[in-house]
Amino acid sequence: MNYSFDLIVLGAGSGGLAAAKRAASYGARVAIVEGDRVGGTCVIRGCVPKKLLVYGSQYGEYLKNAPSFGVKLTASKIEPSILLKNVRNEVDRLNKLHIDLLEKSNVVLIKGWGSIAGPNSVVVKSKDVQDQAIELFAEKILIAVGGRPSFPEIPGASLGWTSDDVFLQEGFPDKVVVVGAGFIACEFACILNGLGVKVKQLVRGRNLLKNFDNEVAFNLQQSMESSGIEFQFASEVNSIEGEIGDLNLVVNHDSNIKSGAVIFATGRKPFIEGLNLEKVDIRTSNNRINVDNKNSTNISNIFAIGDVTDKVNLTPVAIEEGRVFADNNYSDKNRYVNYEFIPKAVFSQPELAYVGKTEEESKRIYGESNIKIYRANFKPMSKMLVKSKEKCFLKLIIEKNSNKVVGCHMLGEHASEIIQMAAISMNMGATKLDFDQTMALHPTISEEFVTMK
Ligand SMILES: Cc1cc2nc3c(=O)[nH]c(=O)nc-3n(C[C@H](O)[C@H](O)[C@H](O)COP(=O)(O)OP(=O)(O)OC[C@H]3O[C@@H](n4cnc5c(N)ncnc54)[C@H](O)[C@@H]3O)c2cc1C
Ligand SMILES: NC(=O)c1ccc[n+]([C@@H]2O[C@H](COP(=O)([O-])OP(=O)(O)OC[C@H]3O[C@@H](n4cnc5c(N)ncnc54)[C@H](O)[C@@H]3O)[C@@H](O)[C@H]2O)c1
Repeated sequence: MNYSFDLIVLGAGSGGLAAAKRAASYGARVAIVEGDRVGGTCVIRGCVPKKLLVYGSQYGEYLKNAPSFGVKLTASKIEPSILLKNVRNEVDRLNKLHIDLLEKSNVVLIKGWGSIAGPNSVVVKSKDVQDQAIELFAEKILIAVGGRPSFPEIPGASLGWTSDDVFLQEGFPDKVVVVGAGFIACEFACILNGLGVKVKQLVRGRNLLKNFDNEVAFNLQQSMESSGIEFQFASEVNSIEGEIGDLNLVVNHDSNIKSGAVIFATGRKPFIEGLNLEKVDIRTSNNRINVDNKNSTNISNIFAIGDVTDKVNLTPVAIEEGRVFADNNYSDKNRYVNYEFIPKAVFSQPELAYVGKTEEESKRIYGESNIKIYRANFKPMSKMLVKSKEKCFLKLIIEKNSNKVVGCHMLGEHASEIIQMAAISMNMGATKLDFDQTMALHPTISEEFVTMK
């Protein structure tokens, strides 16, 4: 094998795969190094299996409500083990698909953990040849190694699961504590609740989803509570003892919670351990690799993209950073990533999604007297025939001088699909008048966005 390439990519996740295939499409000779499974966080233990679990966990609610719609059920039973197995089978299929796509794109896959050996070289502990290290050489190196879950250093922390572990289970205990208030905590609390697990969410602060619009996040909290999730705010776990199925959590040094399992959804950290960045003095801060607006590190031929740079840790952002890197370095294009109007969704039940600014940010940036806020709060039609306190909440934030929509928020079914469309219009500079002059589509939830007075 020839170990010389134009580009070595470290990490075959969302960003690395996109960059490698795009660079190879321009004729670059590309190697991609992966220590785990091709596909990375999103495909193997993130977005994809998570969303499949979300779909699966919604059936309990459908079954519960079915009689109100005239569906007579004689018996039904939720079997998480079957759902988990089917999800893992789908992940296996996608993993193989991504390996095939690399081959079709003429990208050489090297299996093993890579580390920097010099400005133009990477050493890989090969998985194919045991304990044998191979050295690869390239003009450019792209670091796309993603992140890993991080959890508090407390006695018994290893008894806790992270989101990675959830996908590997055969089933779940009757009671689970979810620690955290971010994306993963809210999504996994809803998934488990939907699968019939009694969920308690332990939150260190006083709100869910710190960087989201507070009012929208509070509406989500109320909907989650009404679906059976219990919240305990201002609470920190100090230690865990026992064994899975029978854990005892000491909380706030003065109380105990019994739980079958605990999931730490307490954030993620860039995964730079073992990369040997010191070898060429690649600059980092707070564990993240520092990059400029073209994703170059302080070493001019070494670049970094995706979660390892800890900018906006989302799959579409990592993919776009990868493609922009490849366009800039292997074609005559000169592009930048557009970080404005990145839509975000929490796949909770109901979904929460938004694009643009929160009310808190808008007040800070424009001043309270320079913004106008429109709201709609109602019970969705899909819940009219059933007993449910689930809410729909829509919110538009307008900057008065320009009349531009600067924030569009939604809590409710299909929020993520709707906000994706709102992101297009806001990226084009839509004003409140543009929204008002758009004909409504009835009866929908999103028609409220064009009829808000
Ligand atoms: C539970 C969960 C749910 C998520 N849901 C969503 C969602 O719904 N929507 C969304 O947009 N984002 C979601 N994300 C975030 C998204 O998965 C990440 O932002 C995205 O995967 C980052 O891509 P990346 O290329 O930077 O890194 P990754 O996808 O993490 O890929 C990095 C790869 O590098 C490999 N690697 C690491 N070190 C080395 C090394 N030294 N040598 C070789 N290989 C190495 C890793 O094994 C991994 O395969 C979710 C994340 C999690 C954890
Ligand atoms: N739907 C999506 O797009 C999606 C889904 C999952 C993850 N992600 C990405 O992955 C990233 C990581 O997700 P996440 O939910 O782990 O992180 P997060 O940063 O969204 O939330 C971490 C939470 O843990 C809390 N926390 C931190 N340390 C704690 C401690 N010691 N004790 C108690 N609570 C503690 C924080 O206050 C916060 O509420 C997200 O920021 C997001 O970029 C995206």
